[in-house]
Amino acid sequence: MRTIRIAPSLLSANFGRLAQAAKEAEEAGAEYLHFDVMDGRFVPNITMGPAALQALRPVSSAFFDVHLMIVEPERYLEDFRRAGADGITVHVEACTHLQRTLAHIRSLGAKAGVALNPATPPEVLEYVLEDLDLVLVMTVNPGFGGQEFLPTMLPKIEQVHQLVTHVAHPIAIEVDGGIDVHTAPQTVARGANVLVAGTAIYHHPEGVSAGVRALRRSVEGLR
Ligand SMILES: O=C(CO)[C@@H](O)[C@H](O)COP(=O)(O)O
Repeated sequence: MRTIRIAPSLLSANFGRLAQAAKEAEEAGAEYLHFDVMDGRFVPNITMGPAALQALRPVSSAFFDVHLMIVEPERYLEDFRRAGADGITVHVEACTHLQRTLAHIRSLGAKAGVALNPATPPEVLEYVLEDLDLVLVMTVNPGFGGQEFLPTMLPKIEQVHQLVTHVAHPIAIEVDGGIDVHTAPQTVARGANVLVAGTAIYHHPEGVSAGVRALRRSVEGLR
């Protein structure tokens, strides 16, 4: 039976009470906490840096899943690892030397991830599969929360699943963008096993806990 992990995206939380938002997600059973790091260059938005992780590390034992939407991500790997990152994901479109960057992440003792923008084909992963622990299939164009899920990404999730099943070590498939109780089951059916959700969790009308539970229930039969 596959394990499906939930990764609430703090981007949709109230930045004035991030610690509370992190605790609520963990208490609701979310295994991951997703940090969207944006630099105003790779994407048109600016969010948080290592200081946010450092502040939250003492209040959460969840897996800190850091999604770097920044140019030259290799310059900041140590900083994020030191601040408490358990996994660091870089965009293939932002890396000149992708294999070197992934090896660097692992050398720091963190899990190494690669994110693919919607227009990027999965074939770019072919020669770095041995260096990877996670593939993040963006199901919206990165930059903002609250966007609509792109159904054209469903066949890509399936393609990534086919690529990673032949690798000897486990590689997680994470999906991010417009993930809710309707879209999550479609992605899990194609092989996704880590669900990033901002709006569906932090803007759930009945609260964070209800948001996490609803998402988990939506994929239960599919494990
Ligand atoms: O990386 C990103 C956006 O670039 C995501 O993590 C979003 O923050 C997810 O938000 P929702 O689409 O779930 O509202």
